[in-house]
Amino acid sequence: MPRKKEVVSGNFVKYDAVVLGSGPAGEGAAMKLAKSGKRVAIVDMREQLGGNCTHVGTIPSKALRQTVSSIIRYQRDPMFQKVGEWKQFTMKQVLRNAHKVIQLQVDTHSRFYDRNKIDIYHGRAYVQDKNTVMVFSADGITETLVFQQLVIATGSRPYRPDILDFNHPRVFDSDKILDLDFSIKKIIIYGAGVIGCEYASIFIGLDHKVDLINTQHKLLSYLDDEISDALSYHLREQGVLIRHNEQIDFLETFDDHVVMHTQSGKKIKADAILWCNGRSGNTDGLGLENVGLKPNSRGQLTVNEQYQTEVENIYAAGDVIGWPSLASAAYDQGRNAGGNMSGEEGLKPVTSIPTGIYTIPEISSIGKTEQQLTEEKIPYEVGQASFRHLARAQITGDTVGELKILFHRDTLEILGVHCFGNNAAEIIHIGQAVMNSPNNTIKYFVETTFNYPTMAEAYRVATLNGMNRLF
Ligand SMILES: Cc1cc2nc3c(=O)[nH]c(=O)nc-3n(C[C@H](O)[C@H](O)[C@H](O)COP(=O)(O)OP(=O)(O)OC[C@H]3O[C@@H](n4cnc5c(N)ncnc54)[C@H](O)[C@@H]3O)c2cc1C
Ligand SMILES: NC(=O)c1ccc[n+]([C@@H]2O[C@H](COP(=O)([O-])OP(=O)(O)OC[C@H]3O[C@@H](n4cnc5c(N)ncnc54)[C@H](O)[C@@H]3O)[C@@H](O)[C@H]2O)c1
Repeated sequence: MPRKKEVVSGNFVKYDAVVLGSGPAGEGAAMKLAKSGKRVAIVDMREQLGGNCTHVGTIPSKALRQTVSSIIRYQRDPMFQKVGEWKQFTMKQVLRNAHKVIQLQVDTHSRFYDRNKIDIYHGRAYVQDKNTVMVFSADGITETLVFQQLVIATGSRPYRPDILDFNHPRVFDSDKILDLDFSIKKIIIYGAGVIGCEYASIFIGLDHKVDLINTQHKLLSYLDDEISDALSYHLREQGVLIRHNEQIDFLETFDDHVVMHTQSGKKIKADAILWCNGRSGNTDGLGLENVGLKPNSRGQLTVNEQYQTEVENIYAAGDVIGWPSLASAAYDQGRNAGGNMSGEEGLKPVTSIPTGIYTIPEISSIGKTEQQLTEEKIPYEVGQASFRHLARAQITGDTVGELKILFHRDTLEILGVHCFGNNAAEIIHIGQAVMNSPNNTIKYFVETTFNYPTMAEAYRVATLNGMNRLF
């Protein structure tokens, strides 16, 4: 519903704060600013709110992954196998569910703006000076917004190297793959970061052949070694061909296939290539030179601990500031920026962030890895619980997985929790809550009664396993 705007003179509208981008960072900032009594506007060049997170990033990829998981679950359950026949699903079919979820998310989030009386402008924002933004809408209308404070939360987009022609129908990035409308049997996924690994799980789950090309020596090397090894093992077991330490030399494109040549002299043929190697911050064309802000070579902005840029009244949050480039962190960064802009004191920047990787099996972790603790010479012990021994996992059939707790052998303080297997991203939060409490000790898991049967039982099993190692 359009709201009455305060037109100051001529054609411009005045706000306390303007937020550029309606992804999680922009939303977090806008809501916080509005709740603090400020008159706020949000600008997004998409026709719908929600940012890349809702339209091309987190939400569609997770909805896709959920559908693929359901297909796998259905396939492996002998009871259902008798009822229906296994049939191959195309990407287009599984995308239907994702589109439904996107719309539900857009509706939910649009209501938040409405309820908080935040004005919405759809169009490309251009920063004219440190108090003015122009908004160019798709239908040719230009609005001028005058503000006291600005939040840049314009997010990121897939990095597109010059050597690839992304206009070719068989060359995809993680945005374009959501429009795949023809059948493929084999795909090359180039880049084995989080996006590459998640899409490898999706395509192998849909019974495609997958070549996952990793430019590094192992998958997601920042993870605990055991978890990274488990991911490699399970992806390979499902049929993904992982090639480590490879770099693209060039790509040949044909009407019905592509051939990738690697710098090591290999030739890999597939029906399509999905490029998942890196993202760039959305700062080009934003007019930042008009206020003296210079993004780095990846289009990212530098901020201080208050999420303030070098220009006093301009803040930035989310993917546009780089690490960790997660929706989870982006929302909190935005909220934090909004709090600082409203004069709240004592806010701490967002630093303790769990990892949640929605591969099959799912991966999640918080705190330090075994490699880090060993390097830091911290005397830790390990407690492990394998999912296959848990009643709940046996009931659901999700027996692939493990929970590993790393704790200080003298103080029993939890130093890290690492998990792979179904619902790992939820399970981790139990460990995170205890780690963040003033009484951080693994004893919590043996002194507290949990529901049974649950996956939370893994914490008790892992703790007892670890305590038995102490002497
Ligand atoms: C495939 C994929 C899967 C992911 N999965 C996860 C996950 O499971 N968990 C997780 O935590 N994170 C995940 N992420 C990362 C997550 O999506 C991002 O961290 C998050 O979207 C960043 O939010 P943001 O608010 O910074 O910006 P974005 O969500 O990128 O939104 C920015 C908005 O700004 C708009 N904009 C840009 N320039 C302008 C301009 N000049 N004028 C007006 N509007 C503009 C854009 O159109 C966009 O709508 C995933 C990302 C991808 C690509
Ligand atoms: N489940 C999740 O949490 C989840 C899922 C998907 C994506 N994400 C987020 O999305 C981001 C992107 O993931 P990804 O897998 O594409 O890549 P990545 O960030 O892991 O990077 C892959 C490679 O590309 C390089 N690179 C990155 N940006 C570049 C640029 N602009 N130019 C040149 N090289 C560049 C990196 O150095 C790296 O070698 C990650 O930061 C991740 O946190 C998170």
